[in-house]
Amino acid sequence: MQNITVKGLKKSYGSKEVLKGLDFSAEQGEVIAVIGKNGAGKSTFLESLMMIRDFDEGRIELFGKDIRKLNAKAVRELKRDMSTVLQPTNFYKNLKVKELLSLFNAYYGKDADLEGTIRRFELGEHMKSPFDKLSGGWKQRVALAIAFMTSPRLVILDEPTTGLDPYMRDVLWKNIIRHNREHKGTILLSTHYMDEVERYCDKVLLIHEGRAQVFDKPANILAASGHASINDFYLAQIGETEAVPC
Ligand SMILES: Nc1ncnc2c1ncn2[C@@H]1O[C@H](COP(=O)(O)OP(=O)(O)OP(=O)(O)O)[C@@H](O)[C@H]1O
Repeated sequence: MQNITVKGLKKSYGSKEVLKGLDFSAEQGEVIAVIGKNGAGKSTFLESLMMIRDFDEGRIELFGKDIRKLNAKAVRELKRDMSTVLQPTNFYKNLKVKELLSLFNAYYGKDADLEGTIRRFELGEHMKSPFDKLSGGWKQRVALAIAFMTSPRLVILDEPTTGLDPYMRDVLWKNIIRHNREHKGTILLSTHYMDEVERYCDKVLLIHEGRAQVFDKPANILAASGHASINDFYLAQIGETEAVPC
């Protein structure tokens, strides 16, 4: 089943055309990375899917529903099936991790699985730590746990592992993959780490010049392009259309 279908998505900021007709689809159970250089439009694309950024032209269907044709109640219902990582800086700084999780647990009500979340994301050792005193990696781990607390059908993450050391990135990815395997959701995330794309993602979307320049499985991309790594492939793709300044 297709959880996301995007056709001809266009978005400009003033005279700057960022998305020029982007096509995309995502199946249930897939983990998909969105890559592209700084300013390519990754966040714009993800925010359009999250229904927090308006777009100019094209169509977005989530779980088979055209998001432009929904009334307010239907949008609310749809959003219950979706989740994203909140910016850790927005959290109540003085709360302990345990209190923060309980707060979201109460907010989500019967949809939430507090105990399961603590277990899956192995949060036990820091339950009594103030959120504000955690390292960046642990803050992100707690933020991800909250995003997955209700077992949403669609999770959208904007650079979830940026700034984290390789070990913490691996821990977070294992959590993401395990959760998705158990719940068969769709996870869509942007990243600048090409090793993550190759290692953990089912598919990769390369946004370049406002369009989906490539959308395929990492193994297929490597086989078709002959590159040794997704990083080499990415550099070749971006480099081919851009002159290097002298
Ligand atoms: N609200 C806005 N108003 C004007 N321009 C914007 C706005 N949001 C984004 N842009 C511009 O649109 C382009 C795409 O931005 P976007 O954040 O979607 O790219 P990105 O691929 O996520 O970049 P990065 O990898 O640097 O996070 C950029 O040139 C950015 O400056």
